[in-house]
Amino acid sequence: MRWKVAILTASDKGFRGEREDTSAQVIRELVEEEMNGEIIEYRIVPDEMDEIMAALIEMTDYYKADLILTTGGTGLAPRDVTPEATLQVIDRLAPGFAEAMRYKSMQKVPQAMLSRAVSGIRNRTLILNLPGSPKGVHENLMAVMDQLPHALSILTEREKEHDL
Ligand SMILES: Nc1ncnc2c1ncn2[C@@H]1O[C@H](COP(=O)(O)OP(=O)(O)OP(=O)(O)O)[C@@H](O)[C@H]1O
Ligand SMILES: Nc1nc2c(c(=O)[nH]1)N[C@H]1C(S)=C(S)[C@@H](COP(=O)(O)O)O[C@H]1N2
Repeated sequence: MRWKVAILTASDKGFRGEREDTSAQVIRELVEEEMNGEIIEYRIVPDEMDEIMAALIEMTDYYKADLILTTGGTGLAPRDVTPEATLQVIDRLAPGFAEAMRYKSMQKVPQAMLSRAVSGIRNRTLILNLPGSPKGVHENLMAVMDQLPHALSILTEREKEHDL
């Protein structure tokens, strides 16, 4: 059994069809190639709290994703609310992922401090916010990639089945 991963893009432009969602494609490639994951659900929503929250809840409670990777809506723009929506649905914080992402990213680009990304757990699902740009997605996801299989094993208590 492979890790079940869901992708949630929060982007007004993407939702309106004004820009191709290449960030989600970057996530898909990294999940499949770097962590033996399977994309079980993909959704694109506008930068709206209630829509982001509803998608996160469905991906956790109905689709039972092991990992949800969000992209977009982590910056300082007034409509960027992905971290707030994530905080509303998680039961427990797992701040180390967001800390590692910002720490490693700031060594590449100083603007990484503008990301307000959070990371936490809802039930047995780990939720990680990634920034919106494809480059930001790649750098942030790779910053935590080597710890993800171990983290998901502990969270899901399915270590043996995966045996990566
Ligand atoms: N889903 C995405 N796919 C491809 N590129 C993206 C995506 N989201 C963001 N980007 C790129 O990252 C840049 C900064 O992202 P930001 O979230 O500020 O986008 P935006 O265009 O201002 O707003 P929004 O995507 O919410 O409509 C964008 O100009 C765009 O080039
Ligand atoms: N590694 C990395 N992190 C990054 C970036 C990047 O290019 N590389 N872009 C930053 C920028 S410019 C912003 S505004 C924030 C938030 O992005 P978002 O609003 O698209 O979510 O992520 C930051 N994190």
